[in-house]
Amino acid sequence: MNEAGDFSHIPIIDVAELVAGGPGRREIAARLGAACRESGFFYVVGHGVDEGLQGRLRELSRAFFALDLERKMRIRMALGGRAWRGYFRVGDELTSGQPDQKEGVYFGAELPADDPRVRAGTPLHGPNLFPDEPAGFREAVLEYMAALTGLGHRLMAGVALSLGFDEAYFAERILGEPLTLFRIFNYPPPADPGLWGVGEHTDYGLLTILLQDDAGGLEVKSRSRWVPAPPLPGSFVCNIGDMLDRMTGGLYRSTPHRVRNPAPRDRLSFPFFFDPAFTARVRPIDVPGRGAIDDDRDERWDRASVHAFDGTYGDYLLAKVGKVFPELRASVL
Ligand SMILES: O=C(O)CCC(=O)C(=O)O
Ligand SMILES: [Fe+2]
Repeated sequence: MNEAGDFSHIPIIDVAELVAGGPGRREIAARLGAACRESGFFYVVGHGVDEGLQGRLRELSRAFFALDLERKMRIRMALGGRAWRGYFRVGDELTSGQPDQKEGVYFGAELPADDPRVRAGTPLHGPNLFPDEPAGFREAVLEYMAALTGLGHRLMAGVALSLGFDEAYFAERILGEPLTLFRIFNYPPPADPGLWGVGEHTDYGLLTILLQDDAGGLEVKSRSRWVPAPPLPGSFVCNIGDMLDRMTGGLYRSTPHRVRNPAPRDRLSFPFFFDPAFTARVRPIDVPGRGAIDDDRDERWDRASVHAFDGTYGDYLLAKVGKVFPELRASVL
Protein backbone atom coordinates (compact mmCIF):
# COMPACT_ATOMS: atom_id res chain seq x y z
CA MET A 1 0.00 0.00 0.00
CA ASN A 2 1.35 3.43 -0.86
CA GLU A 3 -0.94 6.01 0.65
CA ALA A 4 -3.66 5.43 3.26
CA GLY A 5 -6.72 4.01 1.54
CA ASP A 6 -4.92 3.31 -1.73
CA PHE A 7 -5.13 -0.45 -2.00
CA SER A 8 -5.17 -2.77 -4.98
CA HIS A 9 -6.39 -6.03 -3.50
CA ILE A 10 -8.57 -7.36 -0.71
CA PRO A 11 -6.83 -9.81 1.62
CA ILE A 12 -8.08 -13.33 2.35
CA ILE A 13 -7.89 -14.25 6.02
CA ASP A 14 -8.34 -17.75 7.43
CA VAL A 15 -10.18 -17.16 10.70
CA ALA A 16 -10.45 -20.79 11.88
CA GLU A 17 -8.21 -20.22 14.92
CA LEU A 18 -10.08 -17.08 15.90
CA VAL A 19 -13.44 -18.84 15.60
CA ALA A 20 -12.11 -21.73 17.70
CA GLY A 21 -10.52 -19.37 20.25
CA GLY A 22 -7.14 -21.05 19.65
CA PRO A 23 -3.66 -19.73 20.42
CA GLY A 24 -3.20 -18.38 16.88
CA ARG A 25 -6.05 -15.92 17.24
CA ARG A 26 -3.84 -12.94 18.07
CA GLU A 27 -2.00 -13.29 14.81
CA ILE A 28 -5.29 -13.50 12.93
CA ALA A 29 -6.51 -10.43 14.81
CA ALA A 30 -3.42 -8.54 13.67
CA ARG A 31 -4.22 -9.43 10.07
CA LEU A 32 -7.82 -8.30 10.51
CA GLY A 33 -6.56 -5.02 11.95
CA ALA A 34 -4.22 -4.43 9.01
CA ALA A 35 -7.09 -5.05 6.58
CA CYS A 36 -9.40 -2.68 8.48
CA ARG A 37 -6.79 0.07 8.28
CA GLU A 38 -5.81 -0.49 4.68
CA SER A 39 -9.06 -1.16 2.86
CA GLY A 40 -11.84 -1.73 5.39
CA PHE A 41 -12.57 -4.95 3.46
CA PHE A 42 -11.37 -8.55 3.80
CA TYR A 43 -12.45 -12.06 2.81
CA VAL A 44 -12.83 -14.66 5.54
CA VAL A 45 -12.36 -18.39 4.98
CA GLY A 46 -12.26 -21.12 7.63
CA HIS A 47 -15.30 -19.44 9.21
CA GLY A 48 -17.07 -22.72 9.96
CA VAL A 49 -20.52 -21.75 8.62
CA ASP A 50 -22.08 -24.90 7.22
CA GLU A 51 -21.87 -25.16 3.41
CA GLY A 52 -25.07 -27.21 3.28
CA LEU A 53 -26.97 -24.46 5.07
CA GLN A 54 -25.59 -21.85 2.66
CA GLY A 55 -26.60 -24.00 -0.32
CA ARG A 56 -30.09 -24.51 1.09
CA LEU A 57 -30.51 -20.77 1.63
CA ARG A 58 -29.38 -20.07 -1.94
CA GLU A 59 -31.82 -22.55 -3.47
CA LEU A 60 -34.75 -21.36 -1.35
CA SER A 61 -33.98 -17.73 -2.19
CA ARG A 62 -33.82 -18.50 -5.89
CA ALA A 63 -37.20 -20.23 -5.64
CA PHE A 64 -38.71 -17.29 -3.74
CA PHE A 65 -37.57 -14.65 -6.23
CA ALA A 66 -38.84 -16.81 -9.11
CA LEU A 67 -42.41 -16.50 -7.76
CA ASP A 68 -44.93 -14.13 -9.37
CA LEU A 69 -44.75 -10.58 -8.09
CA GLU A 70 -48.23 -10.92 -6.61
CA ARG A 71 -47.09 -13.82 -4.41
CA LYS A 72 -43.93 -12.04 -3.30
CA MET A 73 -45.98 -8.95 -2.45
CA ARG A 74 -47.88 -11.01 0.15
CA ILE A 75 -44.96 -10.20 2.46
CA ARG A 76 -44.36 -6.63 1.23
CA MET A 77 -42.54 -4.27 3.56
CA ALA A 78 -45.59 -2.06 4.04
CA LEU A 79 -47.07 -4.97 6.05
CA GLY A 80 -44.00 -5.14 8.30
CA GLY A 81 -44.64 -1.64 9.66
CA ARG A 82 -42.11 -0.38 12.16
CA ALA A 83 -40.27 -3.68 12.29
CA TRP A 84 -39.00 -2.91 8.77
CA ARG A 85 -39.29 -6.43 7.41
CA GLY A 86 -40.48 -8.04 4.22
CA TYR A 87 -40.21 -7.84 0.45
CA PHE A 88 -39.45 -4.84 -1.75
CA ARG A 89 -39.55 -4.64 -5.56
CA VAL A 90 -36.84 -3.72 -8.03
CA GLY A 91 -36.45 0.06 -7.86
CA ASP A 92 -38.09 0.52 -4.43
CA GLU A 93 -34.84 1.10 -2.54
CA LEU A 94 -32.71 4.20 -3.15
CA THR A 95 -29.40 3.48 -1.43
CA SER A 96 -27.62 6.40 -3.01
CA GLY A 97 -30.48 8.60 -4.19
CA GLN A 98 -31.24 6.56 -7.33
CA PRO A 99 -33.49 3.47 -7.53
CA ASP A 100 -31.36 0.32 -7.04
CA GLN A 101 -31.67 -2.39 -9.68
CA LYS A 102 -32.45 -5.08 -7.14
CA GLU A 103 -35.35 -6.66 -5.27
CA GLY A 104 -35.01 -8.15 -1.83
CA VAL A 105 -36.29 -9.27 1.53
CA TYR A 106 -35.42 -7.80 4.91
CA PHE A 107 -35.12 -9.98 8.00
CA GLY A 108 -33.97 -9.35 11.55
CA ALA A 109 -33.92 -10.95 14.96
CA GLU A 110 -37.22 -12.78 15.41
CA LEU A 111 -38.94 -11.04 18.32
CA PRO A 112 -42.44 -11.95 19.52
CA ALA A 113 -45.15 -9.30 19.75
CA ASP A 114 -44.91 -9.31 23.57
CA ASP A 115 -41.18 -8.50 23.66
CA PRO A 116 -40.89 -5.21 25.60
CA ARG A 117 -39.05 -3.54 22.71
CA VAL A 118 -41.79 -4.51 20.29
CA ARG A 119 -44.54 -3.49 22.72
CA ALA A 120 -42.85 -0.11 23.08
CA GLY A 121 -42.98 0.29 19.29
CA THR A 122 -39.18 0.42 18.90
CA PRO A 123 -38.47 0.74 15.17
CA LEU A 124 -36.71 -2.20 13.49
CA HIS A 125 -37.75 -4.67 16.21
CA GLY A 126 -40.48 -7.26 15.77
CA PRO A 127 -41.47 -10.49 14.12
CA ASN A 128 -40.28 -11.30 10.61
CA LEU A 129 -42.51 -11.67 7.59
CA PHE A 130 -41.69 -15.10 6.22
CA PRO A 131 -43.17 -16.30 2.93
CA ASP A 132 -45.32 -19.46 2.98
CA GLU A 133 -43.41 -20.66 -0.04
CA PRO A 134 -40.96 -22.16 -0.66
CA ALA A 135 -41.34 -24.41 2.38
CA GLY A 136 -38.38 -24.31 4.75
CA PHE A 137 -37.41 -20.70 4.07
CA ARG A 138 -38.13 -19.57 7.61
CA GLU A 139 -36.00 -22.32 9.17
CA ALA A 140 -33.07 -21.71 6.82
CA VAL A 141 -33.11 -17.94 7.44
CA LEU A 142 -33.26 -18.30 11.23
CA GLU A 143 -30.52 -20.93 11.24
CA TYR A 144 -28.29 -18.79 9.02
CA MET A 145 -28.83 -15.67 11.15
CA ALA A 146 -27.92 -17.64 14.30
CA ALA A 147 -24.73 -18.93 12.66
CA LEU A 148 -23.74 -15.47 11.41
CA THR A 149 -24.46 -13.88 14.79
CA GLY A 150 -21.95 -16.30 16.30
CA LEU A 151 -19.40 -15.52 13.60
CA GLY A 152 -20.00 -11.77 14.04
CA HIS A 153 -19.16 -12.02 17.74
CA ARG A 154 -15.93 -13.91 17.01
CA LEU A 155 -14.84 -11.46 14.31
CA MET A 156 -15.55 -8.51 16.60
CA ALA A 157 -13.51 -10.25 19.31
CA GLY A 158 -10.69 -10.28 16.75
CA VAL A 159 -11.25 -6.61 15.94
CA ALA A 160 -11.06 -5.81 19.68
CA LEU A 161 -7.76 -7.70 19.99
CA SER A 162 -6.44 -5.89 16.93
CA LEU A 163 -7.03 -2.57 18.69
CA GLY A 164 -5.21 -3.72 21.82
CA PHE A 165 -8.37 -4.38 23.84
CA ASP A 166 -9.70 -7.42 25.59
CA GLU A 167 -11.70 -9.77 23.34
CA ALA A 168 -14.94 -8.88 25.14
CA TYR A 169 -14.48 -5.13 24.62
CA PHE A 170 -17.30 -4.62 22.09
CA ALA A 171 -19.47 -7.41 23.50
CA GLU A 172 -19.52 -5.71 26.91
CA ARG A 173 -20.16 -2.21 25.64
CA ILE A 174 -22.29 -2.15 22.52
CA LEU A 175 -22.99 -5.74 21.51
CA GLY A 176 -25.00 -7.00 24.50
CA GLU A 177 -28.00 -7.05 22.18
CA PRO A 178 -26.53 -6.60 18.72
CA LEU A 179 -28.85 -5.27 16.06
CA THR A 180 -28.71 -7.92 13.38
CA LEU A 181 -30.26 -7.19 10.00
CA PHE A 182 -30.18 -9.78 7.29
CA ARG A 183 -31.08 -9.00 3.71
CA ILE A 184 -31.40 -11.24 0.70
CA PHE A 185 -31.05 -9.45 -2.61
CA ASN A 186 -31.74 -10.52 -6.17
CA TYR A 187 -30.18 -8.35 -8.89
CA PRO A 188 -31.62 -8.89 -12.36
CA PRO A 189 -29.25 -8.00 -15.19
CA PRO A 190 -29.66 -4.19 -15.39
CA ALA A 191 -32.06 -3.03 -18.10
CA ASP A 192 -29.62 -0.22 -18.86
CA PRO A 193 -25.87 -0.80 -18.42
CA GLY A 194 -25.57 2.61 -16.74
CA LEU A 195 -27.82 1.59 -13.83
CA TRP A 196 -26.43 0.32 -10.52
CA GLY A 197 -27.68 -2.67 -8.57
CA VAL A 198 -26.60 -0.76 -5.46
CA GLY A 199 -25.16 2.71 -5.81
CA GLU A 200 -22.01 3.82 -4.02
CA HIS A 201 -22.48 3.78 -0.24
CA THR A 202 -20.90 2.79 3.04
CA ASP A 203 -22.56 0.43 5.50
CA TYR A 204 -23.99 1.98 8.64
CA GLY A 205 -23.02 -0.25 11.51
CA LEU A 206 -20.01 -2.24 12.71
CA LEU A 207 -19.39 -5.22 10.49
CA THR A 208 -21.07 -6.62 7.36
CA ILE A 209 -20.62 -10.28 6.42
CA LEU A 210 -21.60 -10.92 2.82
CA LEU A 211 -22.30 -14.16 1.01
CA GLN A 212 -22.50 -13.68 -2.75
CA ASP A 213 -23.22 -16.12 -5.58
CA ASP A 214 -20.80 -16.57 -8.48
CA ALA A 215 -22.03 -13.67 -10.66
CA GLY A 216 -19.56 -11.04 -9.38
CA GLY A 217 -20.04 -7.28 -9.70
CA LEU A 218 -19.11 -5.98 -6.22
CA GLU A 219 -16.54 -3.15 -6.32
CA VAL A 220 -14.71 -1.39 -3.51
CA LYS A 221 -13.43 2.18 -3.67
CA SER A 222 -9.71 2.58 -3.32
CA ARG A 223 -8.24 6.08 -3.45
CA SER A 224 -7.15 5.74 -7.04
CA ARG A 225 -9.62 3.23 -8.50
CA TRP A 226 -12.46 0.74 -8.01
CA VAL A 227 -11.18 -2.68 -6.89
CA PRO A 228 -13.30 -5.75 -7.71
CA ALA A 229 -14.29 -8.09 -4.86
CA PRO A 230 -15.09 -11.19 -6.92
CA PRO A 231 -16.75 -14.25 -5.37
CA LEU A 232 -14.30 -16.77 -3.90
CA PRO A 233 -15.68 -20.24 -3.12
CA GLY A 234 -16.15 -20.87 0.60
CA SER A 235 -15.60 -17.23 1.59
CA PHE A 236 -17.53 -14.30 2.95
CA VAL A 237 -16.61 -10.73 2.12
CA CYS A 238 -16.49 -8.62 5.29
CA ASN A 239 -16.40 -4.87 5.57
CA ILE A 240 -16.54 -2.43 8.42
CA GLY A 241 -19.27 0.15 8.76
CA ASP A 242 -19.66 3.76 9.83
CA MET A 243 -19.88 3.02 13.57
CA LEU A 244 -16.46 1.35 13.69
CA ASP A 245 -15.08 4.22 11.62
CA ARG A 246 -16.56 6.64 14.14
CA MET A 247 -15.33 4.71 17.19
CA THR A 248 -11.78 4.46 15.86
CA GLY A 249 -11.60 8.06 14.68
CA GLY A 250 -11.23 6.96 11.08
CA LEU A 251 -8.39 4.50 11.74
CA TYR A 252 -10.67 1.67 10.59
CA ARG A 253 -12.42 3.06 7.56
CA SER A 254 -15.92 2.26 6.32
CA THR A 255 -15.09 2.03 2.66
CA PRO A 256 -17.57 2.87 -0.12
CA HIS A 257 -18.65 0.07 -2.40
CA ARG A 258 -21.21 -0.54 -5.14
CA VAL A 259 -22.64 -3.39 -7.21
CA ARG A 260 -23.62 -3.89 -10.81
CA ASN A 261 -24.62 -7.38 -11.94
CA PRO A 262 -22.33 -8.22 -14.88
CA ALA A 263 -23.93 -11.63 -15.53
CA PRO A 264 -26.65 -12.34 -18.10
CA ARG A 265 -28.78 -13.84 -15.28
CA ASP A 266 -29.93 -12.87 -11.81
CA ARG A 267 -27.32 -12.30 -9.07
CA LEU A 268 -28.10 -13.31 -5.47
CA SER A 269 -26.39 -11.82 -2.45
CA PHE A 270 -26.86 -12.20 1.29
CA PRO A 271 -25.50 -9.33 3.40
CA PHE A 272 -25.68 -9.83 7.16
CA PHE A 273 -25.26 -6.64 9.20
CA PHE A 274 -23.80 -7.12 12.66
CA ASP A 275 -24.37 -3.79 14.35
CA PRO A 276 -24.40 -2.08 17.76
CA ALA A 277 -27.48 -2.37 19.94
CA PHE A 278 -30.20 0.06 18.91
CA THR A 279 -29.87 1.90 22.22
CA ALA A 280 -26.05 1.91 22.33
CA ARG A 281 -24.40 5.33 22.41
CA VAL A 282 -21.54 5.03 19.99
CA ARG A 283 -18.64 7.18 21.13
CA PRO A 284 -15.07 7.56 19.95
CA ILE A 285 -12.71 5.22 21.80
CA ASP A 286 -9.12 5.69 22.80
CA VAL A 287 -7.25 3.71 20.22
CA PRO A 288 -3.50 3.28 20.48
CA GLY A 289 -1.83 4.57 17.35
CA ARG A 290 -4.66 6.86 16.35
CA GLY A 291 -3.75 10.42 15.49
CA ALA A 292 -6.19 13.30 15.13
CA ILE A 293 -9.60 12.32 13.82
CA ASP A 294 -9.22 11.65 10.15
CA ASP A 295 -12.46 13.07 8.80
CA ASP A 296 -13.23 12.19 5.20
CA ARG A 297 -16.55 14.04 4.99
CA ASP A 298 -15.65 15.89 1.79
CA GLU A 299 -14.79 12.67 0.00
CA ARG A 300 -17.68 10.62 1.27
CA TRP A 301 -20.57 9.47 -0.90
CA ASP A 302 -23.09 11.22 1.39
CA ARG A 303 -20.93 14.26 2.32
CA ALA A 304 -21.82 13.46 5.92
CA SER A 305 -19.42 13.01 8.80
CA VAL A 306 -19.69 9.95 10.99
CA HIS A 307 -17.55 11.82 13.52
CA ALA A 308 -19.87 14.80 13.90
CA PHE A 309 -22.82 12.52 14.71
CA ASP A 310 -23.71 12.11 18.38
CA GLY A 311 -26.40 9.76 19.60
CA THR A 312 -27.48 6.15 19.69
CA TYR A 313 -27.01 3.71 16.85
CA GLY A 314 -30.79 3.73 16.49
CA ASP A 315 -30.75 7.49 15.82
CA TYR A 316 -28.11 7.07 13.15
CA LEU A 317 -29.85 4.16 11.47
CA LEU A 318 -33.31 5.72 11.40
CA ALA A 319 -32.01 8.82 9.68
CA LYS A 320 -30.56 6.55 6.98
CA VAL A 321 -33.50 4.21 6.46
CA GLY A 322 -35.87 7.14 6.06
CA LYS A 323 -33.80 8.21 3.06
CA VAL A 324 -33.43 4.87 1.34
CA PHE A 325 -37.15 3.96 1.49
CA PRO A 326 -38.88 7.32 1.19
CA GLU A 327 -42.27 5.68 0.63
CA LEU A 328 -42.14 3.75 3.90
CA ARG A 329 -40.64 6.53 5.94
CA ALA A 330 -43.88 7.53 7.62
CA SER A 331 -44.52 4.05 9.00
CA VAL A 332 -41.17 3.78 10.75
CA LEU A 333 -40.19 7.23 11.91
O1 LIG B 1 -24.92 -7.28 -2.84
C1 LIG B 1 -23.78 -7.03 -2.51
O2 LIG B 1 -22.82 -7.68 -2.95
C2 LIG B 1 -23.49 -5.90 -1.55
C3 LIG B 1 -24.72 -5.27 -0.96
C4 LIG B 1 -24.37 -4.10 -0.09
O3 LIG B 1 -23.37 -3.46 -0.23
C5 LIG B 1 -25.28 -3.73 1.02
O4 LIG B 1 -26.38 -4.28 1.11
O5 LIG B 1 -24.90 -2.89 1.86
FE1 LIG C 1 -23.02 -2.28 1.53
